[in-house]
Amino acid sequence: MKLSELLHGIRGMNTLNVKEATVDIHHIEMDSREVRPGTLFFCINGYTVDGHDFAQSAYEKGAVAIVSERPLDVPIPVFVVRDTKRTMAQLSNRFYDHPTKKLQLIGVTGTNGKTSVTHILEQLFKGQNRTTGLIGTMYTKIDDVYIETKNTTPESLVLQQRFQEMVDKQVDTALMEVSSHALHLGRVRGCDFDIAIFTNLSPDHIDYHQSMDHYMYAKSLLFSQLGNTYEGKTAIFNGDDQVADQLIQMTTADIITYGIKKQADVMASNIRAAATGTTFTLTVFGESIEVQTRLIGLFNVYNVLAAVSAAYVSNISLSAIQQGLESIEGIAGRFEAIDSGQDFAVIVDYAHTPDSLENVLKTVQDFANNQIRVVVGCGGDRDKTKRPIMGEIAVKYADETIFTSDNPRTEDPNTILQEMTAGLDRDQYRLIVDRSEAIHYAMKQAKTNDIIIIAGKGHETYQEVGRERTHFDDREVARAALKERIK
Ligand SMILES: CC(=O)N[C@H]1[C@@H](OP(=O)(O)OP(=O)(O)OC[C@H]2O[C@@H](n3ccc(=O)[nH]c3=O)[C@H](O)[C@@H]2O)O[C@H](CO)[C@@H](O)[C@@H]1O[C@H](C)C(=O)N[C@@H](C)C(=O)N[C@H](CCC(=O)O)C(=O)O
Repeated sequence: MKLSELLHGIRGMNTLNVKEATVDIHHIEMDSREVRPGTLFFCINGYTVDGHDFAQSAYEKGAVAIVSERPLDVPIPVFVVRDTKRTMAQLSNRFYDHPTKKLQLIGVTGTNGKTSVTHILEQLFKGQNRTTGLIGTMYTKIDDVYIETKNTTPESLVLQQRFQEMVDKQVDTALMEVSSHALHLGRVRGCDFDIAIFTNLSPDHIDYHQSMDHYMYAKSLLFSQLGNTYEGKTAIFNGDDQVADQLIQMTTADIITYGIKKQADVMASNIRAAATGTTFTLTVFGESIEVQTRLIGLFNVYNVLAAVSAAYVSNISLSAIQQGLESIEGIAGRFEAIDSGQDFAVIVDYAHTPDSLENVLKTVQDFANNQIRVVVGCGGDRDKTKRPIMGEIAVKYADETIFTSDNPRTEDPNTILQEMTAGLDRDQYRLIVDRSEAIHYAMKQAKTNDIIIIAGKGHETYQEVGRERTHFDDREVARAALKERIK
C-alpha cells in the first residue's frame, strides 16, 4: 500500500512530496524492536517510555515513514498528528482493509463475566458449525490456534491484525472482551461491532479511572460506538445491574435486556442450584424452555443469559441453545474443580475483584456442609482501593482465610497484605506470603467435605514479581499439594 493511500484524508502536519507519497508500506509497527524494512512506525508516548525516542532506531532498522506527535530529525517522511494512538487505530483499520466489516463482531464489556460469556458463546456458535475467533484475558484464539496476549483487549494495531488473520482463516464470528482501559485508550476505535454486551459494574480499576462514574463512562463508549450505525446492531444489557438504565441511554442500537430479578426480554426463573451444575427455566421473548448447565452459581446464570441473548440475535434456535448449554464442560480457571480423588473440594477461580470474590464465596456457602477455606491475594501496581474490601469479604464468608501473594509486581507483597488485612482482627486470618506454601497449607488443613477456594489467578500460568513473569499455575500447585497429602 502506498503511503499516500494510507494517509489519505488524515489531518496531519505535513504534505507529502511526490517521492514520499509513493513509498510502499509493507508493515506497520508501534514497537521499534519489531521494525523491518518497509515499515510505517508509530511513535507512542507510553506510560513507561516515549516511543518518539525510538524513531532513530526504527529508521535504522528500515522504517520508511513515521507517524509522530512532533517533528523529528530523521531522513524519512514524518507525519505529525495530534494523537498517534488515535491515528494508529484508524490507519491499522485501513492497512488491514477494515477486517471487522467482514465478520460478525461481538464485544463483551463489564467488570466480571467477560471471559465466561465469550467462552459460552464460542461453544454455542461452534455447535452450529460456525468458525469463531476469540480475543480476551486468557488468550487470542483463531480457529483453534492459541496466541499469547499481554492485554485483555490488545492495542489497535495488534487487534486489527488479529481480525485480518481471522478473515484470512474464514472466521465468521469474532468474540471479544472489551476492557474499560481499551475503550478509554481508543484501542477499539474503528471496530465495527454488531452486538455489544454489558455484564455488570462493580468497583475495579479505580486507580486508573479515578471514580466509578468515569469507569462507567469508559464502559459506555462501547455502546455509543455501536449506536453510530444502528442498522442491524444490538446492545444487550444485564437489566438487574444498577447502571444498566444509564448505559441504555448511550446507544441508538436495538436493545435487549436480560436478568433474573426485573422483567427482561431474556430471563431465568425457577433456578435450581447444585454443586454439580444449575438448572433453570429460560424465557426468551415469551418462549420458555428448561436448561441445564454444568456451570455453577448465580453469577453464571447471568453469564449464560448474556450469551443466550447474543446467540438468539445471531439466529441460533432455542433448542440449539439448549443443547449447546448442556454440552459446556466448564471454563478454564473459572470455578474450575481440581479433582485428584480427594474427599474435599478444591476450586480455582479468577475472582480478583470484590464482587467476583463475594459471588464465588456465596455460591460455595450454599453447598458447604463443612469448612470453607480461601487462599487469596491482590495484585501489585493495580487498584489499591479494593484491597481492604477483598480482605473483609474473604473473612466474612470463609472459616479460614489465608492471605498470600498474587502478582505483586513492583510492590512489596507484605505491604499489599497489610492493606488487605487493615481493620481485621489478627485471629481472623493467616498470612503466608509464598503462594505455593499457602496452597500447600490449605490442603494440609482440609478435612472431609471441606471446600478450598484458590482465588485470583484462575487460568494464569505465571506470577509477576518485579517486572519478571515466572511460571506459576494454581492448578498445578494444587495438584502437587494433593499428591503430597495422599503420600
Ligand atoms: C497502562 C497501559 O495500558 N499500558 C499499556 C501500554 O504500555 P506503556 O504505555 O507502558 O508502553 P511503553 O512501554 O511506555 O512504550 C511506549 C511505546 O514505546 C514503544 N517502544 C518501547 C520500547 C522500545 O525499545 N521500543 C519501542 O518502540 C512501545 O512499543 C510503545 O509503543 O501499551 C502496551 C502496548 O499496547 C500495553 O501492553 C500496556 O498495557 C499494560 C501491560 C497493562 O497492564 N495495561 C492494563 C492497565 C490494561 O490495559 N488492562 C486492561 C484490562 C484489565 C482487566 O480487565 O483486568 C487490558 O485490556 O489488558
